[in-house]
Amino acid sequence: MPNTSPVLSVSDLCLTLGERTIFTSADLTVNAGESLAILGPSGSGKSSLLSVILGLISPTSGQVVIDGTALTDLRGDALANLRASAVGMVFQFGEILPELTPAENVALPALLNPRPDALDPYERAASLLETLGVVTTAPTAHLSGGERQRVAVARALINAPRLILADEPTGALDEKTRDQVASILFELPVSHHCGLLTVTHDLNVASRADRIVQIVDGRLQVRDELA
Ligand SMILES: Nc1ncnc2c1ncn2[C@@H]1O[C@H](COP(=O)(O)OP(=O)(O)OP(=O)(O)O)[C@@H](O)[C@H]1O
Repeated sequence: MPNTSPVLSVSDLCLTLGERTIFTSADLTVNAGESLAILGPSGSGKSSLLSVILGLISPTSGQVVIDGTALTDLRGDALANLRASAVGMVFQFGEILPELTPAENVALPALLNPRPDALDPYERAASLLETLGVVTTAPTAHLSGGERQRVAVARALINAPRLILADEPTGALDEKTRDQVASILFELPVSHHCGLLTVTHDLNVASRADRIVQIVDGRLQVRDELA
């Protein structure tokens, strides 16, 4: 019987930045094996919500629990360790380092967060890149947008996180490549038994998620259909 316990629980979260209330009383849960898409217009607070879930900004009130640990109670090294071991992040433009090879980019989080029980980071990186169909011999600077996003997905997976967060992961891609990268992303909850939370403007991408939540006037609302 698969473990479908929450890998992310957000409860009664409020965030005020300056004079502005970005969101209030926000609740959401992502279980292992499940995907959730967050939709919302520009400026509605999607990236701010991800920043709170990553522990990059502190909420005004409320709690974020990742894989059973209250991230909002942690500071310093304890926060960084939870983020490094339990969360993988995919950004809109990949944010991979052109000076490093694809395998070095993917191995980097494992080299920075070594686990004595794990395989060699470079072996794991090569295996992930092969699975995701990236030619590891090509210089990073020569990779296409879709290949860069595959490298970014492999890097997000290197520490076997319980939760993958993605901020507009297909926003910089053409339609065909978007669909390929979206397919890879939305297979992850099942293939890697993690939770996936993705922020997107794109209804095509959101429609692949198990559940869709929309930010409307600072509130999270479940969206049942994509009319
Ligand atoms: N430090 C800050 N002080 C005040 N307001 C801020 C601060 N940081 C962000 N904001 C505001 O918070 C709001 C939400 O920003 P956020 O980037 O989370 O939106 P978003 O939904 O991700 O937008 P987009 O889709 O355009 O990326 C914006 O109106 C932004 O101007």
